[in-house]
Amino acid sequence: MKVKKVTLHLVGMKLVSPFKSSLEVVSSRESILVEVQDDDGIIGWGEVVAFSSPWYTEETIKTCWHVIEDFLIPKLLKTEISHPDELEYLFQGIKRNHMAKAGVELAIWDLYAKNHSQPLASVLGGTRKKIEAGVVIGIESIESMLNKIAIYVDEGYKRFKIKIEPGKDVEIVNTIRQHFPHLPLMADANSAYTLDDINKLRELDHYNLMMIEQPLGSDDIFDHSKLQKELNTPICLDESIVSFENARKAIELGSCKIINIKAGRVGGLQEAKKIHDLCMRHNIPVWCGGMLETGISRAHNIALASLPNFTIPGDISASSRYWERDIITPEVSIKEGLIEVPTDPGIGFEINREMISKHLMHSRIYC
Ligand SMILES: O=C(O)CCC(=O)C1=CC=C[C@@H](O)[C@@H]1C(=O)O
Ligand SMILES: [Mg+2]
Repeated sequence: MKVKKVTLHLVGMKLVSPFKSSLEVVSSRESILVEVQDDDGIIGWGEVVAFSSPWYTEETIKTCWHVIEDFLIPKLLKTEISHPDELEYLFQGIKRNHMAKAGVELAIWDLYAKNHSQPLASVLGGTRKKIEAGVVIGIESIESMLNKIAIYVDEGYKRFKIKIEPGKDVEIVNTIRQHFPHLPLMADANSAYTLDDINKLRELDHYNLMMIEQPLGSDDIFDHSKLQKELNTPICLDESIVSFENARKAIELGSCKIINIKAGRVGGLQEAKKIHDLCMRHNIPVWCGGMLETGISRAHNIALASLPNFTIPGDISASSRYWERDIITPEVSIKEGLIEVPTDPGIGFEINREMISKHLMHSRIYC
Protein backbone atom coordinates (compact mmCIF):
# COMPACT_ATOMS: atom_id res chain seq x y z
CA MET A 1 0.00 0.00 0.00
CA LYS A 2 1.20 3.48 -0.83
CA VAL A 3 -0.74 6.29 0.83
CA LYS A 4 -0.90 9.16 -1.66
CA LYS A 5 -3.30 11.50 0.13
CA VAL A 6 -4.26 12.18 3.76
CA THR A 7 -7.14 14.44 4.79
CA LEU A 8 -7.58 15.60 8.36
CA HIS A 9 -11.10 16.69 9.29
CA LEU A 10 -11.63 18.49 12.60
CA VAL A 11 -15.25 18.10 13.67
CA GLY A 12 -17.09 19.42 16.71
CA MET A 13 -20.20 17.59 17.92
CA LYS A 14 -22.54 18.22 20.83
CA LEU A 15 -23.28 15.26 23.13
CA VAL A 16 -26.97 14.50 23.71
CA SER A 17 -26.31 15.25 27.39
CA PRO A 18 -23.23 16.32 29.37
CA PHE A 19 -20.99 13.51 30.66
CA LYS A 20 -19.38 14.01 34.10
CA SER A 21 -16.47 12.01 35.50
CA SER A 22 -14.33 12.78 38.55
CA LEU A 23 -12.05 14.79 36.26
CA GLU A 24 -14.20 16.73 33.80
CA VAL A 25 -17.62 17.50 32.38
CA VAL A 26 -17.78 16.93 28.62
CA SER A 27 -20.69 18.58 26.79
CA SER A 28 -19.31 18.70 23.29
CA ARG A 29 -16.55 16.82 21.59
CA GLU A 30 -13.91 17.79 19.06
CA SER A 31 -12.46 14.88 17.07
CA ILE A 32 -9.90 14.60 14.30
CA LEU A 33 -11.04 12.22 11.58
CA VAL A 34 -8.15 10.81 9.58
CA GLU A 35 -8.88 9.86 5.96
CA VAL A 36 -6.13 8.08 4.02
CA GLN A 37 -6.27 7.23 0.34
CA ASP A 38 -3.96 4.85 -1.53
CA ASP A 39 -2.78 4.70 -5.16
CA ASP A 40 -5.87 2.71 -6.17
CA GLY A 41 -8.25 5.26 -4.65
CA ILE A 42 -9.18 3.01 -1.70
CA ILE A 43 -9.99 5.01 1.44
CA GLY A 44 -9.38 4.14 5.11
CA TRP A 45 -10.71 6.02 8.15
CA GLY A 46 -9.32 6.53 11.65
CA GLU A 47 -10.17 8.83 14.55
CA VAL A 48 -8.07 10.67 17.10
CA VAL A 49 -9.74 10.27 20.51
CA ALA A 50 -7.79 12.91 22.46
CA PHE A 51 -9.93 15.58 24.12
CA SER A 52 -9.68 19.34 23.61
CA SER A 53 -7.85 19.76 26.93
CA PRO A 54 -5.39 17.37 28.61
CA TRP A 55 -7.61 16.10 31.45
CA TYR A 56 -7.69 12.39 30.55
CA THR A 57 -4.19 12.07 29.11
CA GLU A 58 -1.55 14.66 28.28
CA GLU A 59 -2.54 14.81 24.60
CA THR A 60 -5.03 17.27 23.16
CA ILE A 61 -6.69 17.78 19.79
CA LYS A 62 -4.13 20.52 19.05
CA THR A 63 -1.06 18.45 20.02
CA CYS A 64 -2.39 15.56 17.94
CA TRP A 65 -3.00 17.74 14.89
CA HIS A 66 0.56 19.10 15.22
CA VAL A 67 2.17 15.67 15.63
CA ILE A 68 0.17 14.12 12.79
CA GLU A 69 0.73 17.04 10.41
CA ASP A 70 4.38 17.72 11.13
CA PHE A 71 5.76 14.26 11.90
CA LEU A 72 3.48 11.33 11.07
CA ILE A 73 2.07 12.32 7.67
CA PRO A 74 5.47 13.19 6.14
CA LYS A 75 6.75 9.74 7.11
CA LEU A 76 3.60 8.02 5.89
CA LEU A 77 3.58 9.71 2.48
CA LYS A 78 7.19 8.62 1.87
CA THR A 79 6.75 4.95 2.70
CA GLU A 80 5.36 1.85 1.01
CA ILE A 81 3.54 -0.26 3.64
CA SER A 82 2.69 -3.92 3.37
CA HIS A 83 1.07 -4.35 6.82
CA PRO A 84 -0.13 -1.91 9.53
CA ASP A 85 2.27 -3.45 12.05
CA GLU A 86 5.09 -1.65 10.18
CA LEU A 87 3.87 1.69 11.56
CA GLU A 88 5.35 0.91 14.97
CA TYR A 89 8.80 0.96 13.38
CA LEU A 90 7.98 3.89 11.08
CA PHE A 91 6.86 6.06 14.01
CA GLN A 92 9.35 4.79 16.60
CA GLY A 93 11.44 7.97 16.51
CA ILE A 94 8.44 9.92 17.78
CA LYS A 95 8.01 9.45 21.53
CA ARG A 96 4.59 8.67 23.05
CA ASN A 97 1.81 10.79 21.43
CA HIS A 98 -0.25 7.59 21.40
CA MET A 99 -3.57 9.09 20.41
CA ALA A 100 -2.03 10.92 17.46
CA LYS A 101 -0.31 7.73 16.27
CA ALA A 102 -3.44 5.63 16.82
CA GLY A 103 -5.59 8.00 14.72
CA VAL A 104 -3.32 7.34 11.74
CA GLU A 105 -2.78 3.65 12.53
CA LEU A 106 -6.54 2.99 12.69
CA ALA A 107 -6.97 4.52 9.24
CA ILE A 108 -4.20 2.30 7.86
CA TRP A 109 -5.85 -0.82 9.37
CA ASP A 110 -9.15 0.11 7.69
CA LEU A 111 -7.32 0.69 4.40
CA TYR A 112 -5.44 -2.60 4.72
CA ALA A 113 -8.60 -4.59 5.44
CA LYS A 114 -10.40 -2.97 2.49
CA ASN A 115 -7.39 -3.67 0.27
CA HIS A 116 -7.73 -7.34 1.18
CA SER A 117 -11.56 -7.28 0.90
CA GLN A 118 -11.76 -8.46 4.53
CA PRO A 119 -13.66 -7.15 7.54
CA LEU A 120 -11.35 -5.36 9.99
CA ALA A 121 -12.42 -7.80 12.72
CA SER A 122 -11.11 -10.75 10.67
CA VAL A 123 -7.73 -9.22 9.85
CA LEU A 124 -7.28 -8.41 13.56
CA GLY A 125 -7.99 -12.03 14.50
CA GLY A 126 -11.52 -11.50 15.82
CA THR A 127 -13.64 -14.56 16.46
CA ARG A 128 -17.04 -13.19 17.58
CA LYS A 129 -19.96 -12.43 15.28
CA LYS A 130 -21.62 -10.30 17.95
CA ILE A 131 -20.26 -8.44 20.95
CA GLU A 132 -21.97 -7.61 24.23
CA ALA A 133 -22.77 -3.95 24.81
CA GLY A 134 -22.05 -2.02 28.00
CA VAL A 135 -23.01 1.50 28.96
CA VAL A 136 -21.56 4.24 31.17
CA ILE A 137 -23.50 6.56 33.46
CA GLY A 138 -21.70 9.76 34.44
CA ILE A 139 -21.88 11.40 37.88
CA GLU A 140 -25.36 12.90 38.25
CA SER A 141 -28.01 13.09 40.94
CA ILE A 142 -28.85 9.64 42.26
CA GLU A 143 -32.43 9.92 40.92
CA SER A 144 -31.15 10.67 37.47
CA MET A 145 -28.61 7.81 37.61
CA LEU A 146 -31.33 5.37 38.70
CA ASN A 147 -33.63 6.56 35.89
CA LYS A 148 -30.89 6.15 33.32
CA ILE A 149 -30.00 2.68 34.58
CA ALA A 150 -33.67 1.64 34.30
CA ILE A 151 -33.80 2.88 30.69
CA TYR A 152 -30.55 1.11 29.78
CA VAL A 153 -31.74 -2.10 31.43
CA ASP A 154 -34.82 -1.95 29.17
CA GLU A 155 -32.59 -1.33 26.17
CA GLY A 156 -30.82 -4.62 26.98
CA TYR A 157 -27.35 -3.46 28.01
CA LYS A 158 -25.26 -6.22 29.59
CA ARG A 159 -22.94 -4.22 31.83
CA PHE A 160 -23.34 -0.92 33.68
CA LYS A 161 -20.51 1.35 34.67
CA ILE A 162 -20.95 4.32 36.95
CA LYS A 163 -18.46 7.07 37.55
CA ILE A 164 -17.52 7.71 41.18
CA GLU A 165 -15.47 10.25 43.13
CA PRO A 166 -14.84 10.89 46.84
CA GLY A 167 -18.18 11.77 48.46
CA LYS A 168 -20.11 10.25 45.57
CA ASP A 169 -19.26 6.59 45.94
CA VAL A 170 -20.48 4.17 48.64
CA GLU A 171 -23.85 5.83 49.13
CA ILE A 172 -24.56 5.86 45.40
CA VAL A 173 -23.46 2.23 44.95
CA ASN A 174 -25.56 1.25 47.97
CA THR A 175 -28.69 2.95 46.56
CA ILE A 176 -28.20 1.41 43.13
CA ARG A 177 -27.77 -2.02 44.72
CA GLN A 178 -31.04 -1.59 46.66
CA HIS A 179 -32.90 -0.96 43.41
CA PHE A 180 -30.92 -3.35 41.20
CA PRO A 181 -29.48 -6.11 43.42
CA HIS A 182 -28.23 -8.26 40.55
CA LEU A 183 -27.15 -5.62 38.05
CA PRO A 184 -23.73 -6.33 36.44
CA LEU A 185 -22.29 -3.14 37.93
CA MET A 186 -18.82 -1.61 38.08
CA ALA A 187 -17.40 1.76 39.14
CA ASP A 188 -14.77 3.97 37.47
CA ALA A 189 -12.93 6.50 39.65
CA ASN A 190 -10.57 8.01 37.06
CA SER A 191 -7.75 8.21 39.65
CA ALA A 192 -9.78 10.14 42.24
CA TYR A 193 -8.45 8.24 45.30
CA THR A 194 -5.16 7.57 47.09
CA LEU A 195 -4.09 4.80 49.46
CA ASP A 196 -5.28 7.06 52.31
CA ASP A 197 -8.82 6.27 51.12
CA ILE A 198 -8.35 2.55 51.61
CA ASN A 199 -11.18 2.22 54.15
CA LYS A 200 -13.65 3.87 51.78
CA LEU A 201 -12.51 1.63 48.96
CA ARG A 202 -12.81 -1.44 51.23
CA GLU A 203 -16.46 -0.53 51.85
CA LEU A 204 -17.10 -0.97 48.14
CA ASP A 205 -16.16 -4.63 48.60
CA HIS A 206 -19.65 -5.23 50.09
CA TYR A 207 -21.56 -4.51 46.87
CA ASN A 208 -20.51 -7.28 44.55
CA LEU A 209 -19.04 -4.93 41.95
CA MET A 210 -17.58 -6.56 38.85
CA MET A 211 -14.53 -4.33 39.30
CA ILE A 212 -13.29 -0.90 40.35
CA GLU A 213 -11.64 0.89 37.45
CA GLN A 214 -8.56 3.06 37.96
CA PRO A 215 -9.04 4.02 41.62
CA LEU A 216 -5.50 5.47 42.07
CA GLY A 217 -3.04 7.65 40.16
CA SER A 218 -2.89 7.31 36.41
CA ASP A 219 0.86 6.57 36.45
CA ASP A 220 0.91 4.47 39.60
CA ILE A 221 0.92 0.72 39.11
CA PHE A 222 2.86 0.28 42.36
CA ASP A 223 0.19 1.61 44.72
CA HIS A 224 -2.44 -0.27 42.74
CA SER A 225 -0.53 -3.48 43.53
CA LYS A 226 -0.75 -2.65 47.25
CA LEU A 227 -4.43 -1.80 46.99
CA GLN A 228 -5.35 -4.94 45.04
CA LYS A 229 -3.94 -7.05 47.90
CA GLU A 230 -6.36 -5.30 50.29
CA LEU A 231 -9.49 -5.61 48.14
CA ASN A 232 -11.60 -8.57 47.08
CA THR A 233 -13.11 -6.59 44.21
CA PRO A 234 -10.91 -6.84 41.12
CA ILE A 235 -9.10 -3.68 40.11
CA CYS A 236 -9.24 -2.82 36.42
CA LEU A 237 -6.60 -0.48 35.04
CA ASP A 238 -7.38 2.09 32.35
CA GLU A 239 -5.19 5.24 32.37
CA SER A 240 -2.20 3.34 33.86
CA ILE A 241 -1.87 1.01 30.88
CA VAL A 242 -0.41 2.94 27.98
CA SER A 243 1.69 0.15 26.44
CA PHE A 244 2.41 -3.58 26.34
CA GLU A 245 5.33 -2.98 28.72
CA ASN A 246 3.06 -1.26 31.28
CA ALA A 247 0.62 -4.13 31.05
CA ARG A 248 3.39 -6.69 31.53
CA LYS A 249 4.67 -4.92 34.65
CA ALA A 250 1.18 -4.37 36.09
CA ILE A 251 0.39 -8.07 35.68
CA GLU A 252 3.72 -9.10 37.21
CA LEU A 253 3.18 -6.76 40.19
CA GLY A 254 -0.42 -7.90 40.68
CA SER A 255 -1.70 -4.34 40.24
CA CYS A 256 -4.95 -5.43 38.60
CA LYS A 257 -7.03 -8.46 37.68
CA ILE A 258 -8.66 -6.91 34.60
CA ILE A 259 -7.48 -4.48 31.92
CA ASN A 260 -9.49 -1.93 29.92
CA ILE A 261 -7.95 -1.68 26.45
CA LYS A 262 -8.36 1.48 24.38
CA ALA A 263 -6.52 1.54 21.07
CA GLY A 264 -6.08 5.33 21.30
CA ARG A 265 -4.50 5.21 24.76
CA VAL A 266 -1.94 2.55 23.79
CA GLY A 267 -0.95 3.91 20.34
CA GLY A 268 -3.08 1.78 18.06
CA LEU A 269 -4.69 -1.54 17.30
CA GLN A 270 -1.40 -3.44 16.95
CA GLU A 271 -0.36 -2.57 20.53
CA ALA A 272 -3.93 -3.23 21.70
CA LYS A 273 -3.72 -6.70 20.17
CA LYS A 274 -0.37 -7.36 21.83
CA ILE A 275 -1.83 -6.40 25.23
CA HIS A 276 -4.86 -8.58 24.53
CA ASP A 277 -2.63 -11.58 23.75
CA LEU A 278 -0.46 -10.99 26.83
CA CYS A 279 -3.53 -10.80 29.07
CA MET A 280 -4.94 -13.95 27.52
CA ARG A 281 -1.74 -15.83 28.36
CA HIS A 282 -2.05 -14.63 31.98
CA ASN A 283 -5.78 -15.27 32.40
CA ILE A 284 -6.47 -11.56 32.74
CA PRO A 285 -9.79 -10.77 31.06
CA VAL A 286 -9.98 -7.55 29.04
CA TRP A 287 -12.71 -5.26 27.76
CA CYS A 288 -12.77 -2.43 25.29
CA GLY A 289 -12.99 1.08 26.71
CA GLY A 290 -14.74 4.01 25.07
CA MET A 291 -13.78 7.65 24.58
CA LEU A 292 -17.11 9.35 23.86
CA GLU A 293 -16.17 8.85 20.25
CA THR A 294 -17.88 9.13 16.88
CA GLY A 295 -18.91 6.06 14.91
CA ILE A 296 -15.51 5.76 13.25
CA SER A 297 -13.61 4.91 16.42
CA ARG A 298 -16.67 3.04 17.71
CA ALA A 299 -16.47 0.82 14.59
CA HIS A 300 -12.80 0.10 15.28
CA ASN A 301 -13.74 -0.75 18.89
CA ILE A 302 -16.34 -3.26 17.70
CA ALA A 303 -13.74 -4.99 15.53
CA LEU A 304 -11.21 -5.04 18.40
CA ALA A 305 -13.76 -6.36 20.89
CA SER A 306 -14.41 -9.36 18.61
CA LEU A 307 -11.03 -10.83 19.73
CA PRO A 308 -11.38 -13.86 22.01
CA ASN A 309 -10.13 -12.48 25.35
CA PHE A 310 -12.59 -9.56 25.31
CA THR A 311 -14.81 -11.57 27.63
CA ILE A 312 -16.35 -8.65 29.55
CA PRO A 313 -18.80 -6.26 27.84
CA GLY A 314 -16.98 -2.99 27.13
CA ASP A 315 -17.96 0.68 27.00
CA ILE A 316 -19.37 0.12 23.54
CA SER A 317 -22.87 1.46 23.39
CA ALA A 318 -25.29 2.54 20.65
CA SER A 319 -24.47 5.68 18.66
CA SER A 320 -27.62 7.22 20.18
CA ARG A 321 -26.06 7.03 23.69
CA TYR A 322 -23.98 10.07 22.79
CA TRP A 323 -25.14 11.48 19.43
CA GLU A 324 -28.31 12.87 17.93
CA ARG A 325 -27.01 11.52 14.61
CA ASP A 326 -23.70 9.68 14.22
CA ILE A 327 -21.37 10.17 11.24
CA ILE A 328 -21.54 6.53 10.11
CA THR A 329 -24.28 4.60 8.29
CA PRO A 330 -25.89 2.54 9.62
CA GLU A 331 -25.45 3.90 13.13
CA VAL A 332 -24.31 1.45 15.84
CA SER A 333 -27.40 -0.15 17.35
CA ILE A 334 -28.06 -2.66 20.11
CA LYS A 335 -30.33 -5.68 19.78
CA GLU A 336 -30.91 -7.69 22.95
CA GLY A 337 -27.76 -6.20 24.39
CA LEU A 338 -25.65 -7.25 21.42
CA ILE A 339 -23.91 -5.41 18.59
CA GLU A 340 -23.29 -7.22 15.33
CA VAL A 341 -19.70 -7.27 14.12
CA PRO A 342 -19.86 -6.01 10.50
CA THR A 343 -18.96 -8.40 7.70
CA ASP A 344 -18.29 -5.81 4.99
CA PRO A 345 -14.64 -4.97 4.24
CA GLY A 346 -12.75 -2.66 6.60
CA ILE A 347 -14.64 -1.06 9.47
CA GLY A 348 -17.83 -2.16 7.70
CA PHE A 349 -19.76 1.11 8.04
CA GLU A 350 -20.23 3.84 5.43
CA ILE A 351 -19.02 7.32 6.30
CA ASN A 352 -21.76 9.94 6.17
CA ARG A 353 -19.93 12.87 4.56
CA GLU A 354 -22.96 15.09 4.86
CA MET A 355 -22.78 14.75 8.65
CA ILE A 356 -19.04 15.41 8.60
CA SER A 357 -19.65 18.62 6.61
CA LYS A 358 -22.35 19.62 9.06
CA HIS A 359 -19.93 19.41 12.01
CA LEU A 360 -16.73 20.44 10.19
CA MET A 361 -14.58 23.10 11.89
CA HIS A 362 -11.45 22.78 9.76
CA SER A 363 -9.89 20.37 7.27
CA ARG A 364 -6.63 20.02 5.39
CA ILE A 365 -5.34 17.80 2.60
CA TYR A 366 -1.76 16.48 2.45
CA CYS A 367 -0.29 14.74 -0.61
O1 LIG B 1 -18.96 5.31 26.70
C1 LIG B 1 -17.80 5.70 26.55
O2 LIG B 1 -17.37 6.11 25.46
C2 LIG B 1 -16.88 5.63 27.73
C3 LIG B 1 -16.95 6.80 28.57
C4 LIG B 1 -15.89 6.76 29.65
O3 LIG B 1 -16.14 6.14 30.66
C5 LIG B 1 -14.70 7.50 29.48
C6 LIG B 1 -14.46 8.27 28.39
C7 LIG B 1 -13.37 9.15 28.37
C8 LIG B 1 -12.62 9.35 29.46
C9 LIG B 1 -13.04 8.81 30.75
O4 LIG B 1 -13.86 9.65 31.47
C10 LIG B 1 -13.73 7.51 30.52
C11 LIG B 1 -13.02 6.34 31.06
O5 LIG B 1 -12.26 6.58 31.97
O6 LIG B 1 -13.17 5.19 30.65
MG1 LIG C 1 -11.86 4.66 32.74
